[in-house]
Amino acid sequence: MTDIQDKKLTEFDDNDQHPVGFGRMLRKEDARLLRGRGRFVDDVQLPGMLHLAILRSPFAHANIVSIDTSAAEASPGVKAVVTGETLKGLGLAWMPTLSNDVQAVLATDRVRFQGQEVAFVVAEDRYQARDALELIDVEYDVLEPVVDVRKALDPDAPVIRTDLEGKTDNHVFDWETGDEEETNRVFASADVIVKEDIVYPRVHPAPMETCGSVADFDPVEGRLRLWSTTQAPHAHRTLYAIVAGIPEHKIQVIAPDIGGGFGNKVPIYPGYVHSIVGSIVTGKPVKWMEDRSENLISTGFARDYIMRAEIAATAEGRILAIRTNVLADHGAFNGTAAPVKYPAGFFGVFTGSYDIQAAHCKMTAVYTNKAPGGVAYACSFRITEAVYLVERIVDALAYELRMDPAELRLKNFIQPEQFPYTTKTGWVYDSGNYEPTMRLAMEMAGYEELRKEQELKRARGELMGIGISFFTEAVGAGPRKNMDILGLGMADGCELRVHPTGKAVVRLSVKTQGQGHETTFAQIIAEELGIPPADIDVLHGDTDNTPFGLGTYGSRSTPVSGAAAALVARKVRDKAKLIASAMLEVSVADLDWVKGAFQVKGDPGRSVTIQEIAFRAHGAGDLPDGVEGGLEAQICYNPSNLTYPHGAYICVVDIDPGTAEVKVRRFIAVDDCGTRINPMIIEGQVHGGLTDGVGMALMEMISFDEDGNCLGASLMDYLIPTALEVPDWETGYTVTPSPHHPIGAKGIGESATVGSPPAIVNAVVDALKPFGIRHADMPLTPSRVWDAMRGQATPPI
Ligand code: PCD
Ligand SMILES: [Cu+]
Repeated sequence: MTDIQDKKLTEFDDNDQHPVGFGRMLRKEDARLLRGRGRFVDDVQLPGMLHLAILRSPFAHANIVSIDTSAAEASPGVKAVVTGETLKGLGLAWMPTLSNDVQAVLATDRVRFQGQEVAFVVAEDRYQARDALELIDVEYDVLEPVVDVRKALDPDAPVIRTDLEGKTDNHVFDWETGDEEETNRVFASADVIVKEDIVYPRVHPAPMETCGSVADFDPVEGRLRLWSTTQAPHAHRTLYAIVAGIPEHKIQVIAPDIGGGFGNKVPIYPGYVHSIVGSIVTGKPVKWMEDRSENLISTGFARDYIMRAEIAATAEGRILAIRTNVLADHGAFNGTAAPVKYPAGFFGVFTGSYDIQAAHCKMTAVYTNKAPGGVAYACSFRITEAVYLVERIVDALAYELRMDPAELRLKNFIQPEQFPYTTKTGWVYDSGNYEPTMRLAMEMAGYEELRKEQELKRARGELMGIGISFFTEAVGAGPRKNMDILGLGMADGCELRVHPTGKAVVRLSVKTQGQGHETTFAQIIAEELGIPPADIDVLHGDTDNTPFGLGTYGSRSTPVSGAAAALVARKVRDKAKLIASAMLEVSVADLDWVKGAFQVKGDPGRSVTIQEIAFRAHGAGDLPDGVEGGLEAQICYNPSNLTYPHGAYICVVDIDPGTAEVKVRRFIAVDDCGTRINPMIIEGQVHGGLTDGVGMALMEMISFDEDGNCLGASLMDYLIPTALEVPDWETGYTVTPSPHHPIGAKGIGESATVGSPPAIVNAVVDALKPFGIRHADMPLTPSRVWDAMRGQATPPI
């Protein structure tokens, strides 16, 4: 750690609630949110507003024979009933997805997953709209569905995407990375090879607020205002302009307060488009708000990877190579968002935190009769799957070698002097110092003691497990030269204005969903300009008032927009310096910046504050040559690389031998996200992600019956963790700044969701060691653990 970092660390540790810059500080947005003054999409009320409800397919796969809407149209309060045929006439039946596929806005010919949108009703209130849905008479001709992903490519499997010309199978894409020949060569010479089939089940982000929108189309001005639950307002606006043919400057997308996104609010859902069409057709504002079931069966699923992992090593535990084969279930439409050149997202980082000689991955993605899948649920585009794969297979290797899993990892880490480190699949890790992070986690856990305790307990027949995971993420997409979504470069704009009295407003292209941008971005500006965070307003989420940028997901806000904010503040500071030199009548070379003021070198008594400079910049009188007046700047930031946060997690579980129930007793999480802006917010992010991890590892799974019925359609069936299932989290940190980020910060928002499932599963498998078990698939529900204990195969999903 550098001196600067040490200095910052002491700042972080004090409990000052009002740091002028980085440090612990209560969230500015909570003054509003905790008093019930948040304004979410469902709070939007417009004069004459109508309500929209969607009729969804009860079948996973069926031809639509006919739709009779006459009774619904005659139902009280109904203003419009729209079907796929109506949309077809308008050229709006299909829309592009964020991964170069198309998706039905309303089904025309056929339904392809249970819950797919078939028709919508617009009525005076929500009840009338819902009642009218029951009166729509749809005749279906039910087809055999493709539910089992392993059978999707069978020659006799029904073809799902008959809408795509010339499509004769259910293949979405093949993708490959690494060097196959070299990897095979290394495998052939290895002492030990361990192979494991690993499933990352389909899960749902399940944010507290479901998706919805309010569309208000003004036919006179040709202007559309759309309030919607979107994590990427600017990108959505561009897509609406392309789909609906409304000029982009006449579309205003407003993402108001959002009750959690977790990747669920990145895709464009048919419902958003329905509300737009509904408003155009009726000439009135139209609100659409999903219920919980609709959210759970039709929006943004994640994971669903069936992975074969193989690892090669020497007898002494030196890891040589990793290879993997993946079958990816993308559902009926490839609706995930992924940078164009990365159809499998950033799965290429499956080599983890280890210095190895070769790696290779082959992946096949297929369509099935399920809702579109693959959203980056708290995961920078498939990082979660990659980390789970490597951390599970490394543990399986430790099992075979009878080595301690901590020791095995320590032996194979990429060393600090190897950074920037290019992996065997071509990723350039910007910085890292893994061993201290691992050692700190072990120290906090009391690792040696825990192992002793485990030995004693094992001798008594008790089931205690200790699980480790060590991860490296790739977040902050991304470099414009090789990353884009639908042709849009992944850069972010930022604008900063300092008003005459020294108060400021910063405008961001990213959009917070609860992670606290209104606070942390004010802190970044405060750190750079010395204006207190309370004096800085953070504007975001309204395309009319913010610069263009690709939005919030993949923990990219701090790496990309955070950098933009720091640099725009520095631009303002440079301008302020010119004005200060005129005010103090010295040359710029004679000025020193002390946070919040310029002072004359060697004469600290003579100085001007940023507030005084702001007033002067707007005031009467001459300005120095080349200074326009005002104090503002704007920037578009192109990241030169991603940032690579890392972390070491240790989980301790106890399993009840009588019921197979898993209890997470302790969880130690040491994260390294480089420079820390607000440690309190970081801890909150980590607590949230760890809770996610408990959910995925122990209880969450969206499964389907053989007819393709979704079995997780309510929170009674799809279990998510509560405070009762989680321990008191024990968090720690190390600081390895990103060398290319102006403040050295890396992302943190998804780290814990990514890193915790393998730690928990590794702990459960470790507890089951006496049964000779090397692997068991998530979610490790009591019945699965019970089966594992009795040597029965995990039931297939
Ligand atoms: N170094 C550092 C980093 C960071 N930070 C902080 O923390 C946070 C976070 O960040 P980031 O990492 O950058 O991230 P963002 O971008 O902002 O965000 C995003 C994320 O975020 C997380 N978290 C959260 N939280 C909440 N509350 N809510 C939500 O929803 C959420 N989501 C999740 C997700 S899933 Mo995706 O979408 O799937 O892709 S992605 C994601 C913010 O506030 C910031 O500023 C600090 O302080 N420092
Ligand atoms: Cu992902």
